Amino acid sequence: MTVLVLAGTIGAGKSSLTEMLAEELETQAFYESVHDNKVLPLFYENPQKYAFLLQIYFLNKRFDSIKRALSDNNNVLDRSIYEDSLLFHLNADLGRADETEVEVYDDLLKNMLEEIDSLSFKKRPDLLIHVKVSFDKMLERIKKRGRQFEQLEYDPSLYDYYKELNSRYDTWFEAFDICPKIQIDGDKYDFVENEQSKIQVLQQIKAKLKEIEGENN
Ligand SMILES: Nc1ncnc2c1ncn2[C@@H]1O[C@H](COP(=O)(O)OP(=O)(O)OP(=O)(O)O)[C@@H](O)[C@H]1O
Ligand SMILES: Nc1nc(=O)c2ncn([C@H]3C[C@H](O)[C@@H](CO)O3)c2[nH]1
Repeated sequence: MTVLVLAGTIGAGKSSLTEMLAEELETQAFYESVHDNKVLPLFYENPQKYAFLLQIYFLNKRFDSIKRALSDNNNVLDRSIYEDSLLFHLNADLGRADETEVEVYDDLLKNMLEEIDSLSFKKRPDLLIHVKVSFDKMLERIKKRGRQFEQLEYDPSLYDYYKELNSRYDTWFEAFDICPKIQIDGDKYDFVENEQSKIQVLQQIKAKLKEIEGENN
């Protein structure tokens, strides 16, 4: 059983790489709830009002995916539950959640992570894959994908939000020690449109998985 989780800022390429990995490794892919997410557009419309609700929504959905993923054999998840705290605390620092909401959320997340530990013999993912992109690349990809509510034209204040989010990922990744990890350079490798880049990225990930397998035997 192999569980891979993707991590990275908005528009980094997590879903794209998830799809490629699932195909390559013949595993099931689990995607973050976006199209069927009723709260996400509300959050972008009014973050002050909906930050807490959105976070609870995502936490619940992720918990659901993890439960389904752990009952399956091999799988790839397009965003890790370990990033939830990063996203929520950024919003809390921006004054979009009060002290009590932060306390309740942190407690709930801790509880859920403990629950995941008791769900299956597989307690942690085998590998966390962080797709790292520069701030400029992040903006380019958000624009390219074109989800309306994420566009800077829709809300120019998103510029600062995106910038801060992207910079927090570096510290987050450095400190991450829950399972083995690898960083993929999403600026350098255009793995969506360039076949050679795609092959190189998949090779890096497969080599890391082999290395981990060697360490475990
Ligand atoms: N390495 C890449 N090279 C070229 N284009 C890319 C690359 N990665 C992603 N893209 C493009 O950037 C856009 C965002 O990618 P994707 O939806 O995979 O990001 P994501 O990390 O899943 O974002 P989110 O977390 O916001 O859902 C898409 O249009 C995708 O085709
Ligand atoms: N605030 C907040 N907390 C989360 O845990 C979270 N997870 C994802 N997202 C937003 C980013 C993309 O717009 C879109 C798709 O990733 O959803 C989040 N936003």
